[in-house]
Amino acid sequence: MSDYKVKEECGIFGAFNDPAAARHTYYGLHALQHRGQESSGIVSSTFDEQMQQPVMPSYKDFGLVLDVFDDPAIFETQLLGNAAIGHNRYSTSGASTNRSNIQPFVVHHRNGNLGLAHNGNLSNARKLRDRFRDKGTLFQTTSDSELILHLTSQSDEETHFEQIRDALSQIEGAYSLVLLTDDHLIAVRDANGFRPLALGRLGDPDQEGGAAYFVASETCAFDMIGAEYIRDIEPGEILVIDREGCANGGDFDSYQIPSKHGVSQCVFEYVYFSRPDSKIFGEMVDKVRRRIGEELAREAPVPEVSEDEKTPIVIPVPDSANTSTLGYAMECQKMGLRCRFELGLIRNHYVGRTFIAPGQDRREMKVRCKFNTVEGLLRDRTVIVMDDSIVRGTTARYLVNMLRESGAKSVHFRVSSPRVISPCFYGMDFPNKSELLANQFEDADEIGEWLGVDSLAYLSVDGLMKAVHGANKQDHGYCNACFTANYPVPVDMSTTKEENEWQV
Ligand SMILES: O=P(O)(O)OC[C@H]1O[C@H](OP(=O)(O)OP(=O)(O)O)[C@H](O)[C@@H]1O
Ligand SMILES: NC(=O)CC[C@H](N)C(=O)O
Ligand code: SF4
Ligand SMILES: [Mg+2]
Repeated sequence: MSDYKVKEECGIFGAFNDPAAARHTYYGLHALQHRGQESSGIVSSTFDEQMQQPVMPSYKDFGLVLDVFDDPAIFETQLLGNAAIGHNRYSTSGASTNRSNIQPFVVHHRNGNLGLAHNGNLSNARKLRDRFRDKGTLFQTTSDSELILHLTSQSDEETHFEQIRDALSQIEGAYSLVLLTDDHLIAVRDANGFRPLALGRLGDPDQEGGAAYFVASETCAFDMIGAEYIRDIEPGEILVIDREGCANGGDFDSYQIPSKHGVSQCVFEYVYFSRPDSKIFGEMVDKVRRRIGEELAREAPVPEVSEDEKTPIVIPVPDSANTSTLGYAMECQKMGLRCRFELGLIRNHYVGRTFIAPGQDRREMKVRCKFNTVEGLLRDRTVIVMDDSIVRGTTARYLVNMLRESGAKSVHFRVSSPRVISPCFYGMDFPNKSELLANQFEDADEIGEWLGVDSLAYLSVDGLMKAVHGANKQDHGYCNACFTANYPVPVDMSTTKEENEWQV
């Protein structure tokens, strides 16, 4: 059994009409670090006086944002200009170890320079790639995102913008994009709106030349640089940010990609991926996540214990379950049930991704390095431990064992999402169907037995959707295919992340 689990996706950021474009992009990427930790990069747009032409310098590497951009000179001598885009990657198409897949991509073609950063996954990538390969196209990467560049450069349309639009009309699946041309920052969300993308502003829109404008996967990136959130890029919207629009108080051209399958925003963003301090799909993640916890409390409350027993404690698996567990515990209390929210598991924030534990079982050691128990709290208690999701069960199984070793009287597991039964093909990196814990057992009782818990309860699909719609009043649809196997856009289940890697 490998230690492969669900990973986040990608974080994208764009800055325009901003003298500190690359530096702000760096800060924005830092705030979006949770969305991608394999590699990071920034491309800026500037005019090269010596060459007398616009250029797009880029800087990217494997690793975390703080490590990739560890030299301030990068911003003073290389990433110059008033516009920039950035990307944190978690791979879904093309190997994570293949350097050529690190985004943003930048190319030069007949209409100038073009930079691209993509969050999502194209569901017709294989078909498009086969078509290009048969025409003799030379691929520079093994990623799906590169196809958008080929579609643009080979388009029969005349203007750069029309070529991009033509390319967008041919791709399917999930894509939130920031595209940088020599004169524009273009923000795009696919018509289903799978991935979030928001527009922000810094400075006075009435000042000469207008304010600086930003685009980010999550609004926590705006907070980091003191920018204000204006609105979401709408599902299917192509927003063209240019100097004229900046000077006119943010009056930008906006176009619509025709919708074939309706709107299906990723519900897992609310369950796990996005930060609680972000607003996505028009609502604060904190609010939605609390509501999800409350719904679970109504479906599967804390067990009642006898009067003479110590108060049961409700503890989150930190940090991603903190918010939903708060909602759960408070709702249980409201229902008159005796329980208290506690921090019974403490997380070490300095666990490196490549932790080496010689002579120990690697997976167990990884969980032990990440979490420890607060023994005094747990001894002789009824413990309700809550996580946002169970994917392979690795985390849950080891944590249950640790809680028992710390003297918990009984351990009850609560999961603030339904059973994960099917992989994601829209920009999240999931294990195979057969590797998902829920597919290895008949029902929750059997899973509970394997985990070694006294009781186990997942939130129902209906409960999840009720909580999300209750907290976010906007009338948008959601994707929940990883819990239901109902895919809103047809997918090819046989595709694999590394199918295009070169054999050497
Ligand atoms: O059943 P599993 O395969 O163990 O996967 C489920 C776990 O994975 C995620 O956490 P993860 O450790 O990836 O990251 P986090 O620290 O951001 O919660 C999720 O929050 C669960 O805790
Ligand atoms: N997780 C993502 O959004 C990944 C983007 C793109 N499909 C890649 O693999 O690079
Ligand atoms: S399959 Fe799951 S993770 Fe993927 S877009 Fe749908 S809800 Fe989100
Ligand atoms: Mg977790």
